[in-house]
Amino acid sequence: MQPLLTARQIHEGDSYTIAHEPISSVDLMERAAKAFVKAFTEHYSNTAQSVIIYCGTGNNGGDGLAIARILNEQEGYHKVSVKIARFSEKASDDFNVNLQRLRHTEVPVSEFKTADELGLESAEIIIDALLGNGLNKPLEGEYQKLVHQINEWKKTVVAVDVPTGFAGEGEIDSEATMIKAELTITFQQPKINFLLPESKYALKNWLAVDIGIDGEFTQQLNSPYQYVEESDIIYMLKPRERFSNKGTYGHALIVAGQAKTMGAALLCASACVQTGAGLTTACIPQAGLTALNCYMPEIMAIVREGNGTPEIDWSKFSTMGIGPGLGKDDSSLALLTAILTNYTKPVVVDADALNILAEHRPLWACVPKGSILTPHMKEFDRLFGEHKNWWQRTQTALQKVQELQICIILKNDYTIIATPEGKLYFNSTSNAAMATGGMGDVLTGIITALLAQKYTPAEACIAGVYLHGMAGDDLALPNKLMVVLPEKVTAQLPASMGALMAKKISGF
Ligand SMILES: NC(=O)C1=CN([C@@H]2O[C@H](COP(=O)(O)OP(=O)(O)OC[C@H]3O[C@@H](n4cnc5c(N)ncnc54)[C@H](OP(=O)(O)O)[C@@H]3O)[C@@H](O)[C@H]2O)[C@@H](O)CC1
Ligand SMILES: Nc1ncnc2c1ncn2[C@@H]1O[C@H](COP(=O)(O)OP(=O)(O)O)[C@@H](O)[C@H]1O
Ligand SMILES: [K+]
Repeated sequence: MQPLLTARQIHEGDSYTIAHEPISSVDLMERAAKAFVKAFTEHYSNTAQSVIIYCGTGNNGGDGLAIARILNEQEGYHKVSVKIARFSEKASDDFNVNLQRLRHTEVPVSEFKTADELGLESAEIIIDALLGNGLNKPLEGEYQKLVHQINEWKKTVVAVDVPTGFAGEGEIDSEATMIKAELTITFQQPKINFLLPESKYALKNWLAVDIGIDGEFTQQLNSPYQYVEESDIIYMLKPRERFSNKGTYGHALIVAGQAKTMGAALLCASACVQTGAGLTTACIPQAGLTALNCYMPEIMAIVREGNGTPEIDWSKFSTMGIGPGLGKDDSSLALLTAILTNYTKPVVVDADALNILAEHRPLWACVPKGSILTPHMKEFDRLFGEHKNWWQRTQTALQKVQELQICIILKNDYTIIATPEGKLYFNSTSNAAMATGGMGDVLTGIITALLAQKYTPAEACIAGVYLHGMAGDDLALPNKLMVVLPEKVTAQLPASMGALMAKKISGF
């Protein structure tokens, strides 16, 4: 896991590395500038392009000065120039050192004291090194004017570390002024807010470059925010053992579907089968039985007749996934109530089962400890009340998982998993081609299958969300697909899991 740090913790990490590597702070800045330049030249390789670097007078500006020197002297970008925003008397020591160094190069450097002094910008690419991680209040005055001006030029902007004006954590004010960057090359780790939807106004794309901040130190800061990486899933994944049989991998019950929404049940149950549950039974309406048998003969059925609640032998099942296409009528409420009051092991609650929970608060107390709720944003707000922004949702999720001793999967681009130990895990797989109806049903099937195979609830969430996104990526990215269907993601799961297992066996 990569810890995601707040601005203050990032600063502590920098200071610790400087003291204990040891490395001088100006050399760390040099390392950061080189890492930026390496990524920049890979993306904007035309050295004949004119590049202007707008620098503040803190360390972000210092980075900008070092980047200008390295681009010019080492990478052959001869049309690089620098403009320094002297909006304050203050300048950091490393900024001053790098300004002296830059004066020994051919790079033209000019300074301005007010945004009004600027004429039209002729450079093709703007590098934003005005303010970085040191932002301590919303932009106003000259900085605000300057950032508006840069945005109005509609040039290609590449931000150093963070777009100026963008806060790395906390609530993002939709009215705040910030640089709109085509690419943000950020140091060491994505900032927490890069992973929330509101960041799309400032960041089109981002990538993180390693600058050698002490990993042991940042781990022991014990951040509640973590970024899930492939190696974490490889570590968690359990092999299919010799002499194992279907009983080894659990029996999952998928409670889903109505006559008109049988597709949700089929997608969910088939994903459960493909993720390796030893046995999968689907509790479906009579009307869906033929469809189920034709769609996937591996799935067994418990049939719901009329509005009655079927007999279920609770002891037979390792876990249950409840909700996709289930509907919210009285019979669905009765069935959910029967499950939650009779079954004591962790279950996965999704879709209509979440909507029923939202409308029947007394049922919450019956949800087995360790269960997993998988709401998308609207379902989340139905459960826990309206939220003005995603930062607020993350904080509510953290509070609710501890209060209810459950896990919450808040579905999104970077899906967020909250666990009862008070951690938030941001997933790093999945893509916009997966934004099609039924994709969440597949996720529920995957997570149910992992619970059946004795993954802990937290592991089932973290690995399930990762594998779901990975299967979508494995299909969409190499084949440049605009759209990926849930059924295809399901079919891809064994191969994607197998690829990770092969890496595990070969020691990565
Ligand atoms: N050795 C290291 O630590 C490394 C650091 N690195 C780099 O350093 C960057 C962080 O640098 P930093 O801490 O100097 O902060 P930075 O973003 O340049 O701005 C600070 C200045 O801005 C001011 N200010 C703040 N908000 C404001 C506002 N709204 N409107 C106006 N002014 C505002 C604030 O002034 P104050 O309010 O305190 O008077 C302060 O003087 C980081 O992003 C990375 O690029 C890398 O080189 C790796 C090694
Ligand atoms: N733009 C996107 N980028 C990445 N993943 C996405 C995107 N849109 C949707 N997804 C994923 O697809 C799934 C959609 O779930 P959900 O909204 O519950 O779908 P449904 O209810 O139609 O089954 C979630 O796992 C989500 O993370
Ligand atoms: K910046």
